[in-house]
Amino acid sequence: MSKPINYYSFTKERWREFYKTKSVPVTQNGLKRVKAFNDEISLQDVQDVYIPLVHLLRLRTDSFDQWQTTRAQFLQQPARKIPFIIGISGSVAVGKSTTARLLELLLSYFLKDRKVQLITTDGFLYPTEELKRRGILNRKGFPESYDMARLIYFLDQVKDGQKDVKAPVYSHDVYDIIPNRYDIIDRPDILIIEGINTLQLPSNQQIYVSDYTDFSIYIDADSKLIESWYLDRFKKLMDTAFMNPSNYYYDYATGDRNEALQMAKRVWRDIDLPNLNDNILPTRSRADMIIHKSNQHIIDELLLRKY
Ligand SMILES: Nc1ncnc2c1ncn2[C@@H]1O[C@H](COP(=O)(O)OP(=O)(O)OP(=O)(O)O)[C@@H](O)[C@H]1O
Ligand SMILES: CC(C)(CO)[C@@H](O)C(=O)NCCC(=O)O
Repeated sequence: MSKPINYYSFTKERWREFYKTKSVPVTQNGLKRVKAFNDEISLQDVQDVYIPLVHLLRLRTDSFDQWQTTRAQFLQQPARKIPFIIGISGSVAVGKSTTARLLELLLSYFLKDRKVQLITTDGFLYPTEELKRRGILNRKGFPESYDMARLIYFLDQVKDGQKDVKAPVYSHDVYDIIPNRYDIIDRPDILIIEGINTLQLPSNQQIYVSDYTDFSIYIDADSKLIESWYLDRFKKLMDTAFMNPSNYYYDYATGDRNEALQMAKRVWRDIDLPNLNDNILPTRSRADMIIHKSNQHIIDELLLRKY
């Protein structure tokens, strides 16, 4: 990757020296829960990369909490809990939700006294009907396809410490928002928010998602490799989730396989790749940390923002 300035760059070998543990304290069984569909997370990467990262995050949350207390004292206000928000960004199919679930598991495991919750920005996509009304059905995932004002209002309520904050839910099965279904975020200590737009600066907003995140991670990989992960996932889903008659892709799954694969390639070429190049990759240099992956999702480089 072309090196963004302003970052420390570490090989995995160097990074793992910062926090060494003798064994992986999470069982294979435990990991199964966090794997996205048919995923093969490298246990070695968990040990070498994610466990040190979780310990760095522990230090960050401690100093964040201290600062909240100090500020409340200065302002002569009662101390109150303010959730620490971790944003995870990157291309479609780069592994954001897998990383987010792994971090959720490891943070809950190592920071036992902290309540960790996870949300995806998919729920803040406009429903299909609204995308059609705006003439942007083929722009799903592009900045204009999200109700960013609603997402920011949601984050504001979470930061404000409100109880039972509702987040709308998107279903990949029906390829649309599910009406009247919500995820409930209830005063977590740590909220992980995962989505392609967590680092974006939409031109019509004055406040950005990143104003609410306290640590941001960009998952990076070569776009050719991400395309292969996108297609691999599509092939696996063709044999499983897409076989459900209510699935959006059911007709493809039961029809000509080659035609379905050609369609998936077109979606990547015409929607997800241009979105990566035009709207997602340009936000990479705003992340606090960049995790770079190579073949088989194995991490080969870590960049940590200096200032
Ligand atoms: N660390 C990993 N090790 C092995 N496979 C992985 C890893 N992370 C992701 N994958 C695989 O790559 C594919 C994409 O991952 P995932 O669904 O997490 O991506 P995503 O960025 O959340 O995608 P989307 O934006 O479409 O929701 C999946 O098939 C997943 O199993
Ligand atoms: C929901 C998003 C936008 C992001 O997760 C993505 O998975 C998506 O549906 N993109 C649209 C094109 C496609 O189906 O890949």
